[in-house]
Amino acid sequence: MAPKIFIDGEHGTTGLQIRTRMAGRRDVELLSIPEAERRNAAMRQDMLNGADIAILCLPDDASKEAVQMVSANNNVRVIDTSTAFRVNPGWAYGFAEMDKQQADKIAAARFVANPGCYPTGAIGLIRPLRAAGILPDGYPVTVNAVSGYTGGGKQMIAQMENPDHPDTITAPHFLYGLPLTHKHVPEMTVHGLLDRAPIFSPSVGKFAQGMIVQVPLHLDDLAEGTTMESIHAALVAHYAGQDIVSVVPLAESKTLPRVNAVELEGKDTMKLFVFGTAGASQVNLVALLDNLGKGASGAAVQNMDLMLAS
Ligand SMILES: NC(=O)C1=CN([C@@H]2O[C@H](COP(=O)(O)OP(=O)(O)OC[C@H]3O[C@@H](n4cnc5c(N)ncnc54)[C@H](OP(=O)(O)O)[C@@H]3O)[C@@H](O)[C@H]2O)C=CC1
Ligand SMILES: CC(=O)N[C@@H](CCC(=O)OP(=O)(O)O)C(=O)O
Repeated sequence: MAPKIFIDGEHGTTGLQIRTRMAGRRDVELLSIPEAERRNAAMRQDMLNGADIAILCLPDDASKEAVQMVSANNNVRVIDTSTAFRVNPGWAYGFAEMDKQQADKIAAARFVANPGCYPTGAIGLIRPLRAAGILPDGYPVTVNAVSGYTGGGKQMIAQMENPDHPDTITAPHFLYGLPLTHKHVPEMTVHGLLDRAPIFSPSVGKFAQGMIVQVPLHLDDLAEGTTMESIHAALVAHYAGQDIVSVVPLAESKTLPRVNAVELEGKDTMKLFVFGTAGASQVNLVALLDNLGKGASGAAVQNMDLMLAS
């Protein structure tokens, strides 16, 4: 019998994209709630408890409530796409490429916390350098990023696309998270293996899907002898042997006049770049992804497949 999958929040932005990715699959059976009943707690409870894997695509509070609904039922495994459990030690963090053991941890877990979109880029750049001893304790890391507006879910999509929305947003590009307390900072710190919280400055552009995450670094403040080439080599070594996160060759990055935020729209991969000038004292590390691909729905389906294979 095919394993049963229930996407709680299937009519929202992340849930819909997971459904699209699962369309046509015969190896799983999708349990579904009509859109009009999406907040019907009794129906959700039934569906959640009838699933082999429940994928939660809900706001944090609703995710916590859903986990409560299945907590006594060991037959149900959970992938949560919200921020609620990402630094909870009882949950496996769903970034399979972040180190060599992570895919196995996800495969064996009952509870998997899907990473945030910005943290996927930031951790993807930072963690290998911490693990290799290149980025020292105390380094003042900054993370600057731009996301497509679907990152803000149904509400922001309406604000960006509907000029008659009462809180319509007309800016083509805006900064937010200005108090520097964004909910992704704890996750970047813990899974980035940082001893000091990064300064995180997110922004949104007038495009639906896509994301650039930047981590600029001063080479003089890294481990002695670190160069642009040695940082690149550490990233290449870290991501060897898999095909989702790729490190763009230095020879190719050198020729690029710009990075296009929407280049990976609709894809579930992530590209990492090391920019700078050979022999100079600064580098800019850049991650390029789709906020709804490797940043959310694509990663959730990847994690589901790892769990189903175990
Ligand atoms: N969008 C993105 O790029 C990313 C999103 N995420 C996370 O994924 C989760 C879902 O986000 P997203 O898809 O963007 O959000 P959306 O607002 O687009 O969708 C959320 C869905 O959940 C439903 N919902 C809300 N509250 C409840 C409830 N109490 N019971 C049942 N259903 C409920 C909503 O219904 P209704 O229409 O009635 O509000 C809606 O269908 C969030 O935790 C978000 O932080 C993570 C990574 C990236
Ligand atoms: C553009 C935008 O608003 N983005 C969202 C993050 C999207 C995401 O990654 O969701 P999680 O918080 O569940 O990780 C934000 O900054 O809150």
